[in-house]
Amino acid sequence: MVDYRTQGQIAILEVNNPPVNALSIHVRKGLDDGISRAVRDPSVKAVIVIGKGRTFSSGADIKEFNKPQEGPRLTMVGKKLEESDKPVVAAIHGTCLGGGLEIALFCHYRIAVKSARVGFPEVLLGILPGAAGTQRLPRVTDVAVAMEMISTGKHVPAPKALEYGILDKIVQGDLLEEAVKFAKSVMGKPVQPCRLSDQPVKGADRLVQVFDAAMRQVKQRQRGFMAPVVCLKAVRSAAELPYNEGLLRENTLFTELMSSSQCAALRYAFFAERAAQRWQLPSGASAANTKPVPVKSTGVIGAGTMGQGIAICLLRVDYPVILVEQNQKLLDKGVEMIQLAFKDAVRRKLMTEDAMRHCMSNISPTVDMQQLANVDLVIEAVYENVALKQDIFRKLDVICKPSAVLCTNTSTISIDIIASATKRPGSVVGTHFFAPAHIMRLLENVYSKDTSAQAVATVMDLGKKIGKVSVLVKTCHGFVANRMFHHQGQEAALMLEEGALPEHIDKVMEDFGMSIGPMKVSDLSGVDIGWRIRHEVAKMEGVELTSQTRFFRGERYCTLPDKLYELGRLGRKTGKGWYRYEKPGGRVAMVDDEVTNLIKKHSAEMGIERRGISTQEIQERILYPAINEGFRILEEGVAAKPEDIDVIWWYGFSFPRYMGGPMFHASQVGLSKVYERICYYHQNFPYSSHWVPSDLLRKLASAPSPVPISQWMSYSQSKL
Ligand SMILES: CC/C=C/CC(=O)SCCNC(=O)CCNC(=O)[C@H](O)C(C)(C)COP(=O)(O)OP(=O)(O)OC[C@H]1O[C@@H](n2cnc3c(N)ncnc32)[C@H](O)[C@@H]1OP(=O)(O)O
Repeated sequence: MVDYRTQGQIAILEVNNPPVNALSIHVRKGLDDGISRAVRDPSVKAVIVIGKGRTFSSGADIKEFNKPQEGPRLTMVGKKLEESDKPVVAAIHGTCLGGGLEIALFCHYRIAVKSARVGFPEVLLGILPGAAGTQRLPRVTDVAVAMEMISTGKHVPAPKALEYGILDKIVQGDLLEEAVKFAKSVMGKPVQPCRLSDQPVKGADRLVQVFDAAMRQVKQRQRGFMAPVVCLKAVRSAAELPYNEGLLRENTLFTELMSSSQCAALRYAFFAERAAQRWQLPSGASAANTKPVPVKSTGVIGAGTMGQGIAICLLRVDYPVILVEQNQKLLDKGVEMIQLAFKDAVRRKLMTEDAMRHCMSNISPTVDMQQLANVDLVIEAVYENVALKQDIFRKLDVICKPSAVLCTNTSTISIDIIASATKRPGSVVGTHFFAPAHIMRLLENVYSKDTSAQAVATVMDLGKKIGKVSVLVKTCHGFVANRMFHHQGQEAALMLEEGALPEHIDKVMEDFGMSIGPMKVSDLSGVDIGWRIRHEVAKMEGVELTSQTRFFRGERYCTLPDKLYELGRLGRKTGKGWYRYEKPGGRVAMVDDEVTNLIKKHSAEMGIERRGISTQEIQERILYPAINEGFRILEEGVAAKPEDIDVIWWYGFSFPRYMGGPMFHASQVGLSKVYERICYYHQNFPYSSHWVPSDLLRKLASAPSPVPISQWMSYSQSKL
């Protein structure tokens, strides 16, 4: 775990714990033994700490977090490194994060290669750097920088870290050779001035202003997260208390955070996100045994809002894009909008003018689908209409080369239906982007009964390359995201006719932690989208939905969203939806009397006596149908594991990560309680099938003791 060797008068402690040199018990022990040995050995005059493999160290071993601490504590190991009279040099490459950076800060010197990054990402796990990081960073760099780094968790590139004073030198060439040279140059020099515990905090005279400004920023940007606030308090204590007292304060705050439910949720999120990348198909094909099709050229069909966003994603990472539209006017408009989005990125310093020009030079706009003959991958992004999509895929089948992967950006239509229009259903796969496609990180990749493993591997790989978080799901109507979200919309509309108003529902859900409530989400995505989907489904079933419709598919149906649509209130884009906005495309949602009156009139027409709806009821009626549907999705194997559902909710619907996602949240509330409430609503609302409790939920709720989330799937086939 830590290899000890000497090179002349230098002892080298090489951390060797693949893949990322986490500071597991054996590593801490190895470092502890190594530094003691080096100090004892009179022939050793300097020490180097270095990482083997791809990185210096990714920090403490997160898998050890919920186990009792064994072996030497990181702070004790660090103290030994600092107290050594022989200079200790940290030689950094890859990432030097969390406990890894704490170890480096205990060393007397830090050198790094230019590509290295340092940072304290603990805050993203709901904790703070608990091995003196909050006390030592503001002693090596300015307290404002320390507050920013520790409260955001951002990685800092080596050149910036040098500027901040965190690094002493950036080296070129072989890191170990350079570290040996550096160690020789400091051999024999007194280490006292390099012991950070003896240094004053930098910028302590500006502490109050810096702290207040940082706290304002944290409250604005990380609303609801506990850890950033506590991180700031810990750094503040570095400036207010002597070093050893500061350490005690840090420890108290660390213990508080470590035992919080937010920390448990964020730790779960860390592993869930990585687990989602390890996809597997029922056939056994998986990320580990399937190679993607090499993609060098791409096509996008549809230059509307979604097509534009998808094209931007591809262009940004250097894929040439053939952009196809049905007529020149729409095509020109689409290209113009893409250019505008890039210009905006340049204005916001997210890209250079040169990069923008390069991206734009990679688009080939055309109204001729034949141009797609040689692309490796094509993404269809036209509006949600089965016949239209099938027609496009029929054409693609004829035009595209046999190896091409044919993707559809449908948000609801089963991939089986779209693929059936082709003679190569194995090449057809869903790539469900979320609007705005160039901003939202989620990519819900969808396989059909015929999709080949290679097509799946290709879109999962594409997702990674364009910077998305990809989750693989099996096809069904609405997939995971919209299938779960759909019930929220239904239930919200029903609560509106029973007595709630859009602003009440949104406030309750925003107070719960959602970044925006469901009514604002509807305005953002477009009231017409839901309308189109509902009416398309009805049409497929030979039903016409009208203002008189009370039941559809045997379910209670609320016509309020349809009435809103008929008034042309399509959401933000028209400046009016469930709210009024300052202008079409505006962002400031204002309560609109026209909507209030529409809702009240609707209730009266329905003969419903409006009533006050409690916060608890709103929260449960928004969340629990989605959770119930989540369990059905697991039962049916549409999602392979609960973690995948939660990942979809963080990135697709901004579900607060510190609550872990709807499935994790359900596990925290207690499945028996969730089940009981769903049964209660089922009794009260028998005409809404989303309240029929899922069988898997019933089985888990009746288990003699709470079943850990990692074992839920083992109940899906059980006969209990
Ligand atoms: C006193 C206690 C103090 C604690 C302070 C801390 O140090 S807390 C930990 C702080 N560190 C982090 O939060 C870093 C987390 N890791 C990362 O950000 C990234 O993994 C990385 C280091 C930037 C590398 O990213 P990359 O994309 O290259 O790889 P993966 O993320 O896929 O990781 C590879 C596998 O390694 C596992 N892993 C990563 N970090 C840790 C860790 N600190 N502890 C345990 N395991 C870790 C990760 O789960 C991957 O494993 P899989 O089995 O493949 O999922």
